[in-house]
Amino acid sequence: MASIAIHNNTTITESARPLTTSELLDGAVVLIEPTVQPPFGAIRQLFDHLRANPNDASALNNAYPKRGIFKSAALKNGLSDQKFTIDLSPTRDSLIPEAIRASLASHGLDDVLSFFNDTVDAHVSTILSSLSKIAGADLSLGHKNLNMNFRLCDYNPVTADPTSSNGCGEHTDYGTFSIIFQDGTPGLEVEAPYAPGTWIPIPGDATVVLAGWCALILSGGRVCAVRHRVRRTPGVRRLSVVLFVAPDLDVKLTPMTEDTNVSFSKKIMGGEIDVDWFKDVMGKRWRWREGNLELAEGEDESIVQDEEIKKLIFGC
Ligand SMILES: O=C(O)CCC(=O)C(=O)O
Ligand SMILES: [Fe+2]
Repeated sequence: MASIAIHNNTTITESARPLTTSELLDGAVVLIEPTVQPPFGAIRQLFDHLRANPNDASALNNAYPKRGIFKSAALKNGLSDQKFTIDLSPTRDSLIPEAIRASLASHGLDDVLSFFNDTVDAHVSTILSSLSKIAGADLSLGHKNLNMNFRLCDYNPVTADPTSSNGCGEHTDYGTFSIIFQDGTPGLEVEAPYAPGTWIPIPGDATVVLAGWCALILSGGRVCAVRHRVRRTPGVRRLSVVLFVAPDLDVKLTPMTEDTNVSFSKKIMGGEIDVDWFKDVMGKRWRWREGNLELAEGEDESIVQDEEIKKLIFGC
């Protein structure tokens, strides 16, 4: 695996020449060579099967009625992210009744679940220890229960708005880090940390590690949380897989280091926010962007997720 260098102590000085892509992305994105390739054939088959067999999709969603597993809001909502997702986790996986698991096994589910298990074994602790070096603190201490989510994404051309280029709106993941695997189709873009508003396309065959808000906080700002989005090319299907790793739910979101690189809000410095609460707050905006949640009356749709979170974390 390439060495990880997610840090934000680079200062890009003004220069006459335009910055190169690697300078713009310095410290934001790490490419890895995955030991196991995602089973994209099985993933495509699973999405196609669930779309063609609504009874199987309902049975799967009933295993986790709180939020569902197969999300297809984009079929009806042209303003939300134009994608379908299958959201799994060790907890959700354990809730799927044996009969449903058996009926979906040969439609791709088995291959998908074994890919996730292999990926966790191969990469999670290595990435955590690389991030710990940058953070100057042992992040594994807050990651004992492996709080993980596995997501399959289908940026399918057939949605409520087939012309939309919005595959996944700009956002920063909430957790410690995410590994994004892609099927070769471009679309993923990362915002240059030192040039806000500059979006850099990531090659479609790259596997990338991006850090999230929890890593930024726990590392006292030494690890940079990376904003990203997915642009859709109308008519082109894109599949991706994301493994999200977050701290344990009872971890207090406060810097683990004595000194910090950035100044945090009183709530963060006072250890008033735990991962469980933070995930809940972030998840709400997230599900709204993805079309899976209606906002209650009075909740302002215009506030973008990251702005709200920045206020909470940095206090301004
Ligand atoms: O599909 C991708 O490449 C990225 C998806 C993503 O960023 C997410 O689901 O949080
Ligand atoms: Fe993301």
